[in-house]
Amino acid sequence: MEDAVSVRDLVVDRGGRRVLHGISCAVPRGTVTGLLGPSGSGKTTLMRAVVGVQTVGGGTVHVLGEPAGSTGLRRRVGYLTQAPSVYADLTVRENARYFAVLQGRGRAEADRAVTDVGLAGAADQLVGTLSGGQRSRASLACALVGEPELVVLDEPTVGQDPVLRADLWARFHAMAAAGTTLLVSSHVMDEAARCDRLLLIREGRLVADDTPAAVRAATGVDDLEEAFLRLIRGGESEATS
Ligand SMILES: Nc1ncnc2c1ncn2[C@@H]1O[C@H](COP(=O)(O)OP(=O)(O)OP(=O)(O)O)[C@@H](O)[C@H]1O
Repeated sequence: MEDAVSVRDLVVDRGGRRVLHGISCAVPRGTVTGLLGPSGSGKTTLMRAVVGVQTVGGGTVHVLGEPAGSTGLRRRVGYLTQAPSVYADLTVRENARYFAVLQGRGRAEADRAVTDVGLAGAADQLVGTLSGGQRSRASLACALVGEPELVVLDEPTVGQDPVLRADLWARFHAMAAAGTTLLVSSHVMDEAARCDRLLLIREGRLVADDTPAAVRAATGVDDLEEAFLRLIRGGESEATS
């Protein structure tokens, strides 16, 4: 089956500097694919290119069989940015219902999205009064409410406690099992182990595009954080030799 996302030779310049240097990768359908890498390595930029809001300097990005950013993809792709995108003067439920309407969905889907992110108990609370972690989950509910085929989540678990993080990852896998494709960025290496596939990016270049098991096998270490350090250091010594 065709991949949900197919990126070929993607080049992006931001602020007069090259931040993606010809990246090629794919996100298979129905998987949770993790996008990991150090701060500033280009994760958000790659996600922006996938959702079609990033000016690109070269290469191609195809999403669900169409060029990224096509009008036809508007309801088929959900995007959670790092900055919560919800209205502070509406309640959690009102926000979810508003975004549901934009996606052609109803109240039942809105309420389910709120429950799915663990906010049923705060559904009638104004978003402006929520904690940071709750606000980010309210934003996640709004990104998921339209049940998009591809979900792009920029650090969705930041600020969440371990129990909520585990719940959210279980939710992501349930969505993937039902056919949704998820591209999820994270700084937290223990989350890498929860992904079906991993894209490791460093300084705008792809260092690994594989399963966690293959990354472990290639590096000879079990701990993915250590494995990533080896891949990165291996890349550095190649670059200087
Ligand atoms: N609006 C912008 N203008 C100029 N440069 C930018 C802009 N946004 C990001 N950059 C630069 O592009 C590079 C990649 O940034 P990006 O946000 O994609 O990294 P990231 O891996 O998502 O980082 P983080 O994990 O800290 O969110 C960085 O060097 C950053 O400084």
